[in-house]
Amino acid sequence: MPTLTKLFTMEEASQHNTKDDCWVVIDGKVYDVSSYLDEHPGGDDVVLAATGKDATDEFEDAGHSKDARELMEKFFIGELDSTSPPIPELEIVKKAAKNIPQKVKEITKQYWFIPVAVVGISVVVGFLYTRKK
Ligand code: HEM
Repeated sequence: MPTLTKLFTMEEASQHNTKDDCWVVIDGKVYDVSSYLDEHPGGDDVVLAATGKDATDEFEDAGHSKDARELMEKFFIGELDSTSPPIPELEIVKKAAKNIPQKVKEITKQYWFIPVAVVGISVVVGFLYTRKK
C-alpha cells in the first residue's frame, strides 16, 4: 500500500530555522516544533541551533525521556527524503575538504626547494661559523 507520509528534502527542512517557523530532523523524521519552542524545557536556543541538519545526535545527547519521545510525535510532519542530496552548501564544503590532500601535494611539489634551501643555507652558515672559530 502506498504511504501517505510527506517527504521533505534536507534543503527544504533547513529553511525553517526561525523562532516562528522551526523544523527539526531527528532520526530521519521531520518535526515542526514552532508551537513548542517556548515550552521546550531545554530552551528554544538549543532547538534552533539544531535546525538545518540531522539533529539526532543532539537530541539523543540531551537524554530525552520516554514522555519527550511520545510528545514529539505530536509535531511529526513527514520524513526526510533520503534520496535527496544534503544541503548544497554543505556539499561544497565537503568537496573543498576532499581537495585539501590534493592541494597539499601540489604545493609540496611546487615549493619543495624552500625547505631544501633553508637546510642548505643553515649548513653553509654553520660551516662558515665553525671555521671562523
Ligand atoms: C520534537 C522535538 C523535541 C521535543 C518534543 C523535546 C522535548 C523535551 C522535553 C519534554 C524535555 C524535558 C526532559 C525530558 O522529559 O526528557 C526536554 C529537555 C531537553 N531538550 Fe528537548 N525536545 C525536542 C528536541 C530537542 C532538540 C532538537 C534538542 C537539541 C539539542 C533538545 C535539547 C534538550 C535539552 C538540552 C534538554 C535538557 C534540559 C534540562 O534538563 O535542563 N531537545 N526536551
